[in-house]
This record gives sequence, structure tokens and C-alpha cells, in this order.
Amino acid sequence: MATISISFCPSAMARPRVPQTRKPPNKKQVTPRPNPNPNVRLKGRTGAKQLSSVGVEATTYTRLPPREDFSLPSLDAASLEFSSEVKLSESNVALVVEKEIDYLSSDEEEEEESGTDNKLGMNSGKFEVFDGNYDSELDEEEEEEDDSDGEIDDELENVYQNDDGEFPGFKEGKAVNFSGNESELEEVEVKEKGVPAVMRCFDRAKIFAKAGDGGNGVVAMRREKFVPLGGPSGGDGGRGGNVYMEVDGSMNSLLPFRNSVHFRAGRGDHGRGQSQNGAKGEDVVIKVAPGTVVREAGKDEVLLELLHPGQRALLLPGGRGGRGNASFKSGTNKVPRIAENGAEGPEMWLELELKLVADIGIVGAPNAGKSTLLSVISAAQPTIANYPFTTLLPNLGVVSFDYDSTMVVADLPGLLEGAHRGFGLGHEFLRHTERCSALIHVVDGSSQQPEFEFDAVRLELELFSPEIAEKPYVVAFNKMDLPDAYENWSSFKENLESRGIRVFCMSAVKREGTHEVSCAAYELLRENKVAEEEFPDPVNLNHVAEMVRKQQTASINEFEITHDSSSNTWHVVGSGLQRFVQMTNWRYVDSGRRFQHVLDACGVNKSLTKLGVKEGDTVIVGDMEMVWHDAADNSSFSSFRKGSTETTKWPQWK
Ligand SMILES: Nc1nc2c(ncn2[C@@H]2O[C@H](COP(=O)(O)OP(=O)(O)OP(=O)(O)O)[C@@H](O)[C@H]2O)c(=O)[nH]1
Ligand SMILES: [Mg+2]
Repeated sequence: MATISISFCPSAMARPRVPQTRKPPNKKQVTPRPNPNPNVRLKGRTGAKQLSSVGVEATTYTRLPPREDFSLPSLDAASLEFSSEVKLSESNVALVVEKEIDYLSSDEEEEEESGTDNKLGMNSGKFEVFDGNYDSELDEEEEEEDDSDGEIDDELENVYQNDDGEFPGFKEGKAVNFSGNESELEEVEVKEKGVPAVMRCFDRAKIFAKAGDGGNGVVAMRREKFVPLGGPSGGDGGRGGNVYMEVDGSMNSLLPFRNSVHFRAGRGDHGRGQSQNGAKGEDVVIKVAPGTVVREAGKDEVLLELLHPGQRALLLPGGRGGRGNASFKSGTNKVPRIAENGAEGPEMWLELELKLVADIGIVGAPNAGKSTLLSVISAAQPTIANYPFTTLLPNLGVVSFDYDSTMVVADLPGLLEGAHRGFGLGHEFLRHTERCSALIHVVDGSSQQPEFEFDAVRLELELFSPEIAEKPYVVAFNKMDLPDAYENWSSFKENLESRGIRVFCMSAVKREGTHEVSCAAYELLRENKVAEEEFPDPVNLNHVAEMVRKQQTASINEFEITHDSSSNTWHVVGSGLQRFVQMTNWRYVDSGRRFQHVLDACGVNKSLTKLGVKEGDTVIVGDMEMVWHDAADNSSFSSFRKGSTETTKWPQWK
């Protein structure tokens, strides 16, 4: 049985197909429709070309009502009236519903065509439909060939809208499953996914890093002809591999971490006889884009800020190799039968966040011409098209003035009024401007109210971060080649200059006035850079590893004892002791003796006795659970036994 899965966005719910714009089902006419996401195309259509970037009439935008004002089920006819204003949120690819829809049989299909019910009349396989996502330049032949697709579109319109002009498919944040019979409409929860995965992973990632464990030491004796009493010859284990983080200048996003999340360094080799030490474990280098901020998962504190290509930070040092018995040889114990386990390598979940390293950020409303400006002043080739949110991910370009004066410019996705409440693409991506020294604010001069558009975007900047709003900026009034913009220019200029704002006019498409804008931005950059260089930050990139090492080398004398009287259990907590327990290899008899000796030497036994530990109490040190056993001579010496009755001298694993 063929199935269909539908994907659409919440904006489609807010403003589905407008009845006036619908064409009669049998009329073969191509209507260019905006494609909000050029990467996502309606399956089944081929030969689509991109919209020409020049000479297409620009779309205008106005302020949007607050999100609460959208009442999905109560969309009345008035609100659906065709308007030349484009609701920008229509292009938001923010919600995906995937539902399998049962297809009707061919009989039912005929019935549906002649009838009035809203059943789907398709019998193709499973495919995805993205609302508002159409190839705009399909010629009529292709349209005819793809007739079945056209039918599907019309059928889907029927699905979205019933005879009363209502949209039964959307009920207060829920999508309804159309399974062929309207009476059996089944409500399914819409899964809010936020922005598409590719955008989420562009500048945020969560990864797991683990340094290698140290190799174990071994107990071995030298046995050789003519060498009587050869002595201990067990080698040490090798050190575990380190985890490094390195800035790779060729990377400009965190997308590679979408597929690889776990980074584990190799463990050190075990020691061998004949005093052979184990080899060191293999290091791991995690490559990140310039501008990556590293935090421990769930914590706000920034561990690392990696800005410049080539920077390398030691993040997690590998575990120490365990010592073999040759290392334990001493004057009093010439044949030690003891060896250590390798220390465990530290591990951590890390959150990476990319804040692009650009000197200048281009901000503005969608379709204002930001990408066009970047393409004109630099060699970058961002996608340019006459629909909102062409740019989904920031683009970088290098603007060169002469041999040694260059600046990096970032073109950001469009910003809408209400972005802080999730309109359009939201304003999350504005953090990419945090490192910019100055901004270029592009205004679409041909829009109905350029001042309004300008103020709305400024407000969003302030709402996102007052620091960004305080950055110096120049305003570029764009599209001066259009009569509307030409008319608006004088009042706009007067308005802004009266507020003390520097404003330029330009036509990005005709490459007029763009050089002045980039020169003005460069001036701002130079002024700001001088101020920054006065206070250079000292950078220590290995401090995370130092912190981890400090924990690993904590003294065993530092511990805390807590008592649980209900179960007569004593907890001895201390990272030094914990490490000691982990590295003790209980297979060797001398290890137990050494353990007892260390507990005595570091004062654990004394402290326990002082606190009133009694015969039969449980004592937990690290992973070891032991039972306190007073010595027969009633001295402070204590031994541990496994279980509650049987007396054994050495502690056992839990
Ligand atoms: N007439 C005219 N059209 C322009 C000018 N600058 C840009 N455009 C057109 O405006 C449309 C949008 O341009 P983009 O550069 O994609 O705009 P954007 O601000 O990057 O848009 P988003 O990435 O969607 O936010 C395109 O069709 C451009 O050809 C201009 O100076 N004059
Ligand atoms: Mg763009």
C-alpha cells in the first residue's frame, strides 16, 4: 500500500493556501511561488532553475502582528484575503509533520474528483511535500509532465481547506491525520522541531571526549641462563592518548559533528616482561571552526574560546600508565609482587558553540539585499533570490581594499520584527555578530515603510543583546534603482540624520554606492580595533587539562568521612583515594597489604576509629566496599573482610 508523508511549516498553518490565488484544477498555468529553502525541493520535479537575481521585482515586507495574534482555527475569510504583503513567517521551516496517509483506490479517486469531499486522490508512493516550496521556473511542458504533482498540490489544498473555507487540518497546534475519511479524523500531536537540523548543527554541537586509559603494569621476574635471582622485570603501562582541540581554518561550521559525536583517544599498551614499558595511546585531535566556544555540557562557564586557525588546546590528558613490579623494587622489598592498573582517562560531554569570527556583520530585514551586497563587495557567492530567508546560514566574505587592509564580512539571515519571539528564523543567529566590531544595516528602500523596517530590526538587535545594539553601524539604504526607493530616500535620510545616524544610499545590484558603504564600515572597524588591541587577553589554552591533572594528582590525605547510621555505613570520599583504589590491582597479594598500609598512613583508619567505627560496620572507599574488623590486639590497626561473617584479611570488590 502506498503511503505519503507530509512535511509543512507552522506558517503554513497560520496562512495556508489563499483561495483567491488558487488556479482552477485543469488550467495548466505556471505560477512562480517562493521557495523558502532552496536546498529542499518538491520531490518528483526536475529541471528547476534558480530565480534570476537581477531584474526581478523586489518583494516588500511590513511589520507582523505578534505571534499570539495568529489564531489558527479561527482564520476567517477576511484574514485570508489576498494581500500583496508577504507574511514572512510563511517561509519559516520550523515545524515538520510527517504522517502517512492511506491512498484511495482508483474508484474512490474518481468519486473524489466528481464529489465534494476532501479525500486525497493520489496513488503515488511515499513522498514529502514542503509547503511553499515550489520550483519557480518550470516550463509548461514540465508542468504537464508533472501533472500528477499538480493534482497532488490541488488535493493537498483541499486537505488544508474545507468547503467552509476553514482549515480542518490544523486545530490549536495539532495536525489532523487525513486517512481517507473525514469523520475518522484522528488528531496527532505535531512535533515541534524548531529550525531544521542542518541549521541547528551549523553552530551548535554536543560531543563526548574521553582521554585514553593508561596501560597496566605487570609483575614479571627476570629468568635467564647464568643470571640467578634476576629480580623483578615487569614493565610499566603506557600513558593513555590525549584529547586535543584544534582550530581548522578551512572549517566554517560545526556540521561535521552531526555525524561524529564520540571522540576517544587510544589506551596505553600494557607493560611486558623484560622491563618493557607499554606504548603510549594514540592522541585524538578534534578539529573545530575558528570562533568555537567550548563549555562543559550543562554548565555556563566557558572552558575554551578557540579563535585563530592553528590554535591547539590540550583538553583532556591521558591516564597515567600503571607501574610494573620493577618500579616497586626497594631495599626492603627486593622481589615485589605488585603492579598497578593504568589510571582511567578523564571523560567529558562538551557543548560547542560557533560564533563566527567576522569583522563586520550585515544585518537587516529579509530580502533587503544583504547577500547581494556581500557578493558585490567580496568574492563570496551567496545565494541571492527574491524571496525571504534565502540565506539560512551565515555567509562569510573577505573584502580587500589594498594589499594589507582587508576585513571579513558576515552576511546573516534576515531579521524580522518579533524575531525574539520566534518569528522568521528567530534571532539566535545574531550571536554571530557578537565578535563583529561594526555592523552594516541594510534597509530595503523599496519597502512601504523603510523607517519602520529599520526601527523594527534595531529593536530586535537591542532585545537580543544590548551589547550588539551598541556596536557602531552604518545604514545602507538599498535598491535605489527602483522608483519607490528613490522616492523614499529623502525622507528616510532626513529622519535618520536627525537622529544622528550615518546613512548611505546604494544599489547593490547596479554596484552603485556599495564601495562607500564598505569604506565607511572599514573606518568603523579600524577605530574599534585600536580600542580592542589596547587590552589584549592573555590566553592559556591548556588550563582545562591543568584542571583535570590537578584533580588526578589530588593528595590521598584529603578525604571526607560521612556516616549513615541507619545502615552503619561509612563513606570515605576523596579523589586521591578514589584514584588509588582504581589503580590498585587486587590480583596481587602485595596490593592488599599496600592498600592497608596507605589507609593507615593517610589517616583513614585513625579518623574512622576516632569517629567511632564499630566491628562489622561497612566502609566504602571509592568503588570498594569493606567491612570493618577490629584487630585481635585491640590496637588501632583494622582489617577488612568480605561479607559479614567470614573474616578475610583483604578487601574485595563490591
Ligand atoms: N532592484 C534591486 N534589487 C535588488 C537590489 N539588491 C538586491 N536586490 C534584489 O533583492 C532580492 C533579495 O536579495 P538578497 O541579496 O537575496 O536579499 P537578502 O537580504 O540576502 O535576503 P535574505 O537572505 O532572504 O534575508 C534579490 O532578488 C535581489 O536581486 C538592488 O539594489 N536593486
Ligand atoms: Mg541573503
